Amino acid sequence: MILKEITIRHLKMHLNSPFSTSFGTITDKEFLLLEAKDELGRIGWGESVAFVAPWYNEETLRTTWHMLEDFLIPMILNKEIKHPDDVGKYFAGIRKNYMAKSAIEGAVWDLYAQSQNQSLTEALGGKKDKIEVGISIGIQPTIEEQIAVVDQVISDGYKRIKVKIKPGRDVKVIQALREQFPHIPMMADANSAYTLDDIGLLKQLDDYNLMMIEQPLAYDDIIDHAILQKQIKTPICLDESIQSLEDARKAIELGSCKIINIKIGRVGGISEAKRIHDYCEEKGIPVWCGGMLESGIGRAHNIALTTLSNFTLPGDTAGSSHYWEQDIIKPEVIVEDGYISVPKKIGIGYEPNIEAINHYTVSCKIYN
Ligand SMILES: O=C(O)CCC(=O)c1ccccc1C(=O)O
Ligand SMILES: [Mg+2]
Repeated sequence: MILKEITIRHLKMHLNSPFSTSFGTITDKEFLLLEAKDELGRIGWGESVAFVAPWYNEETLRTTWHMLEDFLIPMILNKEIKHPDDVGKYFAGIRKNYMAKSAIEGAVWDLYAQSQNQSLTEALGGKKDKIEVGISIGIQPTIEEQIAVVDQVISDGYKRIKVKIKPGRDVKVIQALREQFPHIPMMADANSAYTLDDIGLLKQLDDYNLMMIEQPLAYDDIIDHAILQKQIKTPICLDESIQSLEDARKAIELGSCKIINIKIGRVGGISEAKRIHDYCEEKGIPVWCGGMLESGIGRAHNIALTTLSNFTLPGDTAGSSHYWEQDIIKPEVIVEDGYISVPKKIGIGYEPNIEAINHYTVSCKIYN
């Protein structure tokens, strides 16, 4: 396969409800959508999960556009790609910038699946017909509102609830939710809001039967997490700290976590995500697929990845209608009774809704 043309679109989609974490609130999701055309005129789709500001990691919408335009696209156009794993080899001279790299690699995986007459799930070797998903709930203004939102998503069928926590909105919130919902599988995500000085507080969370606590300490740490894991019973799951297979290996060897959240964009693409998955499977570390408030395109990639065998814990891939009034794929992603039926159509499994894509497009540039 040879990429002949890449189109970058900047989309802006309004979220149904604002999403608040320990690092701030998002009301509109702005991101880059990539369309890659091969020598046969086939189109593959990729999504960059970088946000407008660098609070989750160091990348932003504008840095990813810069990396794509000035480095990555010129390195990949008109090159022979036998397998999506080749994309990483072409990009090997560029340090990090994983979300930018991943946007192209995702489109190449879509094209590769199409060229094999397979769904992305089949191309990846995934075996599941349906995947179990959970939902990530942002910090609400009051505990009463937090309870009301959890109540709503449970009635929508979600069976695993993740709540964001931050200093001042942690033990009390978790305690209140546990009292209201004694049996719901529940976890907390701190997005790096704590330090080892908070060990006393983090130990208190052991009383609430959480499935795990996600990324309690610094976004680039694996040392302090290993110290923390020895002192708390709740399993630690790493998100921000794991950007590569090497990071995963080191974190597992140190005992920094018992679970890993895999996000395709954070680790530079589906190929690296799969390598981390395979390694974790070998080491007995369960994984689940994280979310970055993706549009339908990125969501479709996440669904395909989740069909791999070691994705044994429900991910954050909620249904389209939880996020958007209208998603950019047809059909939209539907969650029924906590499950998504894995699509069987070739490529990413869903049809891009060009009308909706155009509606949300703020700007657009073609590279060939
Ligand atoms: O619904 C989703 O896509 C997951 C939302 C989520 O938790 C999240 C959203 C944006 C940035 C970071 C995270 C996270 O998992 O830490
Ligand atoms: Mg997280």
